[in-house]
Formats: sequence, C-alpha cells, structure tokens
Amino acid sequence: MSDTAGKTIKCKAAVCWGAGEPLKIEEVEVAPPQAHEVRIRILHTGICHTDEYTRSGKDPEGLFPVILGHEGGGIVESVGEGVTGVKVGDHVIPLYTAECRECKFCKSGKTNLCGKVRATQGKGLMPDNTSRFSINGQPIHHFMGTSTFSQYTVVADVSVVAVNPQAPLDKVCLLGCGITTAWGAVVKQPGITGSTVAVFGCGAIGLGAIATSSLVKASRVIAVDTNSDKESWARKFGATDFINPAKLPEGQKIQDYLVELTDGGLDYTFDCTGNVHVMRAALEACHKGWGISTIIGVAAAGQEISTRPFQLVTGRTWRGSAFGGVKGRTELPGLVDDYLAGKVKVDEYVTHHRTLADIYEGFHDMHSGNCIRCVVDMQ
Ligand SMILES: NC(=O)C1=CN([C@@H]2O[C@H](COP(=O)(O)OP(=O)(O)OC[C@H]3O[C@@H](n4cnc5c(N)ncnc54)[C@H](OP(=O)(O)O)[C@@H]3O)[C@@H](O)[C@H]2O)C=CC1
Ligand SMILES: N[C@@H](CCC(=O)N[C@@H](CSC=O)C(=O)NCC(=O)O)C(=O)O
Ligand SMILES: [Zn+2]
Ligand SMILES: [Zn+2]
Repeated sequence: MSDTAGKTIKCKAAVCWGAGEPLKIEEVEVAPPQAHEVRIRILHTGICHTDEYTRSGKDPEGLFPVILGHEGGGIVESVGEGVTGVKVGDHVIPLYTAECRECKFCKSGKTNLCGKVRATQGKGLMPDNTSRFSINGQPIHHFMGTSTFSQYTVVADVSVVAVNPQAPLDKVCLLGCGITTAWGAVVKQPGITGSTVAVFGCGAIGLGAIATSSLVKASRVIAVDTNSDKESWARKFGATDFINPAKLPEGQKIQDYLVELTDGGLDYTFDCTGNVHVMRAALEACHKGWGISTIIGVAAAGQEISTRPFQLVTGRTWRGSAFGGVKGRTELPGLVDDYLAGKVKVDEYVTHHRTLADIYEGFHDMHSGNCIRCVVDMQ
C-alpha cells in the first residue's frame, strides 16, 4: 500500500482551458480512486493527433477545461474497492477503449467498442458522473477516460491493463493508441496476405498500417502522402511504392492513378489522414467487386464523407476502425510481449522527446512534418 493511498494527490498536469488554447502546466488535485477505479502515476505519454484535434476545437465531443492525453504508460499508485484486474505497482497502459467483458458490445464478439463507461467518458467524467481532477475546487474534465497529460490520473478499472514490467514505458506507452490502432486495423482485416494495399497518410498510424501490411506479407504496399519527406519513412516501414498525389499531372486524381497502376484498383486501402476527400479517394481506389477501404483517420466536426453509391453497388466496401478493433485488456499484454520479442516495431516511431514542462512544444513538433511520435517524460 502506498502512503498516498486514500489521499488527494497534488501534482502537475497540462490543462487546456478552452478550444484552441495552448496547454498550461498547472498544479491539480487528483482525488483518490473510488470503487472500481484505479489511480496511476503516469511516467510517459505520447502525443496523438487526436489530442490536437480536441485541443483545436474540431472535436464535437470536446469539453473544457480538460486534461488531454490517451497514449500513456505508468504504475498503479492505488486502487478503489472491488478492483481485481490490476494491483498497486503494476506497470499499466490506460485504455481509451474500455473492455468490461459484460456489456452487450463486449459479449457480441463483433466489436471492441465497450459500452460500460463510454457515455460518461464522452462527458469528461468518471462513471459516477463526477471528476477526480480539480484546481482550487474547480472540476477539470477527464479526456477519453485516460487523461495521461497528468502526473497522476484516475481511470475506470475496465479502462486499464497491466503489461510486462520488463517493457520500457517510454516506448510501450505508444501502444496505448497509434501503433496498436494501425496494427489491429490490418491484422484483424482478413485477406491482406498476398493482396495489394494502399495506405493514405504516412504519420504514425499510416506507417503502422504499412509495417503491419508488410509483416503479414501483402504483395504490394503503396504509400500515399502529400509530404515527399515521408517517402523514406514509408519505405523503411515496408512500403514497396510511394506516391505524392500533389505531384501527379494537373487534373489527375490519385484514385484514377492508382486504379490504372494496379490493373483495376487495390484489394485494401486505409485512410490514415482524417481528411474526408482522402477517404473518398481511398474508397474509389479500391478494386471493383471486392476492394475494402478502412477509415482510421478522425474527421473534424461537420465533415461528412461522400461518394457515388455506385461505388458500393459495384462491390467496394467502406468501413471504419477504432483502436484497431483491439480489445485492450485481452490483447495488449500480448502485443507488448510481441514488441519485446522484436516482432512489432515501436522504438522506430519515436522522433521527438519532451518533458511535461514543454509538452505544448510537442504539439508544435507534430505540425513540423518530421515528427512521427513525440514521447513526453511526465516526471
Ligand atoms: N480510429 C482510431 O482509432 C484512431 C485514429 N487516429 C487518427 O488517425 C489520423 C492519423 O494520425 P497520425 O498518423 O498521428 O497523423 P499525422 O498527421 O502524423 O499523419 C497524417 C499524414 O497524412 C499526410 N497527409 C495530409 N494530407 C494528405 C493528403 N491529402 N493525402 C495524403 N496524405 C496526406 C500528412 O502529411 P503532413 O506531414 O504534410 O501533414 C501526414 O504525413 C488522425 O486523424 C488521428 O486523429 C489516431 C489514432 C487512433
Ligand atoms: N470524439 C470524436 C471522435 C473521436 C474518435 O473517433 N476517436 C477514436 C479514437 S481516436 C484516437 O486517437 C475512437 O476510438 N472512437 C470510438 C469512440 O468510441 O470514441 C467525435 O465525436 O467525432
Ligand atoms: Zn490517439
Ligand atoms: Zn463492455
């Protein structure tokens, strides 16, 4: 039992006070975990584009003030009554996609989307409809059920998983979102082995989709990105081809180019940009009769996708994937072990490091065009 158990902890956190505002380092009070909750000392966190998406005000679910962050790694400091899944001292990864194993979604065998805490999570609150974070008595919202931009956070017990303590948390924190999302979206999609794939967007998510397509032996992996600097990254992660759509002859659409290049279109495509026009191109680059396009990117409030319904009538499938379809409590420990065994890349994604004091610089890094993932040392 830690000597802070049952007490409120004062620590530093990066708080976003309003849409579009920078993050500010504040002293926050973190209340003890209630029943079925876990308080975690966060050691490292990645910064994902979804954090920036919400900070910027593009997220229709965005609430302020808030402590963002959902790609963290830490150690359990204390647990509330009834917690059995993790214990004090465990090395853990918080899960923005919970896994209760009891709800309709969890029991369906058809999805990783758990319904147990999603409604309160979307309101920036714990399952009892209150927040564990406050500053001078003012409640601060949680984010994605994780809030890893705080030195201590509280999560629901269904939203955390213990992992091999041998795994460096400054690396496997990235399995809390980006890399796992990409890995799952590919390995859970039957048929990729021996097939052609195009990945639109070569950030961490796109590179992960490229690496995993290569791992499962897709016959061809075409990377598409408007930033030509991403070519060397894409090839390093296993792309066989790289195309910059901005460099095509004027008037030529990327989907038409790809259909011609691949004798009718791709077997599988992935949108890893969050741009609805790219999502359309990814769908229309699919082969007639069987091509499947997966949307991974998150689009801003008010954005909608469109295509001619004929694209679907003629056998293309449009689908989406959240956290790669991965059930975190069941599958993440195995993925961490795969990383330790050298079967899954993680270290290769880390291009930038920051401390909590300059975490907001990490958001600027993300826009620099040469940042794949920035890892923040929270202590
Ligand atoms: N569904 C899920 O569960 C998850 C979704 N996401 C979402 O996935 C998306 C990708 O995340 P991440 O990899 O971190 O983001 P990045 O911004 O790092 O990567 C996106 C890449 O796409 C490139 N790009 C931009 N516009 C185009 C275009 N028109 N055509 C081709 N490429 C383009 C960008 O180039 P440039 O460098 O010039 O900007 C960049 O290289 C985000 O929307 C994020 O919110 C993330 C995690 C989980
Ligand atoms: N809140 C947004 C949607 C954000 C979103 O799509 N989140 C993804 C994960 S993105 C991670 O970096 C996700 O898993 N969604 C499923 C969910 O239940 O939230 C909006 O309202 O548009
Ligand atoms: Zn993310
Ligand atoms: Zn559930």
